[in-house]
Order: sequence, then C-alpha cells, then structure tokens
Amino acid sequence: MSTPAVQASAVGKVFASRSGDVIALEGIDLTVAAGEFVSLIGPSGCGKSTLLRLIADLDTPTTGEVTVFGRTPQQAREAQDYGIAFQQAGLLPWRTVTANVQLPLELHGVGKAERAARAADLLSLVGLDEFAGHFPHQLSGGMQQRVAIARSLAERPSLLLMDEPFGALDEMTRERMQTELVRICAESGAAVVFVTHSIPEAVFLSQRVVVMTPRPGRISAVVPVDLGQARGEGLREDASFFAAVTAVREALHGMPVPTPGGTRADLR
Ligand SMILES: Nc1ncnc2c1ncn2[C@@H]1O[C@H](COP(=O)(O)OP(=O)(O)OP(=O)(O)O)[C@@H](O)[C@H]1O
Repeated sequence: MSTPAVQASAVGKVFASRSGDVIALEGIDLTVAAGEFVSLIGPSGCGKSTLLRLIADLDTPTTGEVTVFGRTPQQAREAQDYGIAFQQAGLLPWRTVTANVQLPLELHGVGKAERAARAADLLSLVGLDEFAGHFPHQLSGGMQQRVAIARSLAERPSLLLMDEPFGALDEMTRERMQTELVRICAESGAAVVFVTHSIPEAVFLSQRVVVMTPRPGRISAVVPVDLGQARGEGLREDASFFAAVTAVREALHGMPVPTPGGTRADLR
C-alpha cells in the first residue's frame, strides 16, 4: 500500500483563552489514502478548520502527530506536497488571472516560459483560458474561485486542502464547481481533504465523509460513500445519492448509520 496522503494519530489541539482552555480537537485518528477524497463535516466549532490547519502546517497539534505523505507537515509544505484553497479566493487584485496562477511557480523560481505554459494548461483545466489577461475584479465569484483552484494545483500537489471553497457561491455555481472539482481530481490524481457544511456537497464529492462533534472536537462517524468514480449531474437525482445523504445526516444527528461497512465511534 502506498504512503497515506494524511495520517493523524491521537491528535489533540487545545487553545488557551481568557475564559479557560478550549479543547478544539481530541483523540483524532484519521488516514486519508493517496488519491482519496475525504470531506470533514460537523457543526460550527467542532474543529474542522483547526484539523485542516494542522495538516497544512498553519498550526501545530498540542498532542499526537500529523504526517503528510510520511513527512511532517512542515517538510510537506517545503516540498510543496499540497495546495490550499479557502472560502475567499484570495487573489492578488493587481495581478492578471494568469499572473495569479503563476505566482507559486514564480516564488519557487520556475522559468518564465514554463510558468506561462503551466498556467495556460491550468486555466484550460478550469475552463478559463479566455480570461487569462483579465483582472480578478472582472470575474464572477465562481470564476475567481476557479482561478484559486488553478493556482492551488500549479505545483502539481498530491494533496489539496480545501476549507469551504464554494461556501460563498450561489447554489447553481456551486454545483457546477463540484462537478468540475470531481473532474479535476480525477485528472490530477490528487487526494483532497475538504471542509464543508453541506451534506449533499460532501456526498457528491467524497469517497468518505468524516462526521465531527464539538466540545471537544472528535470524529463521531466515518461514512463511506459508494457512488463510483463517474459522478455526473445525473447522480444528484439518483436513489443511491439520496441514501448516502440520509446516512450522513443520520450520522450528524447521532443516529445509527445504515450504510453497510460504515463505522461509527461511540458518541459519548
Ligand atoms: N486561534 C484560536 N484561539 C482560540 N480558540 C480557537 C482558535 N481557533 C479556533 N478556536 C476554537 O476552536 C474550536 C474549533 O474551531 P474551528 O474553527 O476549527 O471550528 P470549525 O468546525 O471549523 O467551525 P466553523 O464550521 O464555524 O468554521 C472553536 O471552539 C474555536 O472557537
């Protein structure tokens, strides 16, 4: 078996605050295989973003260990093993679309011709070839988010870390972006850890949905989503899709998950 994209072992995170310690995460054990798409879902404050930040080396665990392709998160960051996309596209307004996509490559000393070729490929992948010379303010929110995704793929990461990347989009754009993300992941082979509040979004995108509970933030259930690789628009109206949505909803509400093979930890 290949090295997992992410391995979290007995991970805990405590934040000190004026009103006392906040146990953001406790006893988190999670393995994400190379090429696997895993969503984290759970009520506000259950530690989804904190877990993603630990994987991304934006913070460090209080207890336990996180590895990314067998390395520490810091080593993985330095090796450019992963790309990041958050709710705000975070594009630089004074740079054109292509210059935004090229930015990580520029920072790592990739030559001009290679940068331009890679950006052209990526903009084609996200369907924005015609907008390479535009500035971010000339694009819709969904288009800006696609630029951000193109940028996160610039260095061919084997892992994408995404924190509600479609949270600010209208429902139609959001569904289109989900379909595109499925296609992009299939083409790039990247593993994804995806934070969302939307059950249908988690189900549509993921091979497994990790359900978390707050105070302290723990994994309460892991729901496998067995919908195959070819996830087109038709899937959203399929009985298997509704069954998976129900399974995740029940896991979120702390009821038994009927899906065969689903694991469910003690909710305590
Ligand atoms: N830097 C920090 N300092 C103190 N407490 C923090 C910090 N970051 C997060 N927390 C606390 O840790 C807990 C988990 O926060 P986190 O942002 O990871 O939750 P979340 O599940 O992503 O929430 P949401 O769905 O609302 O984005 C919360 O109680 C939050 O207040």
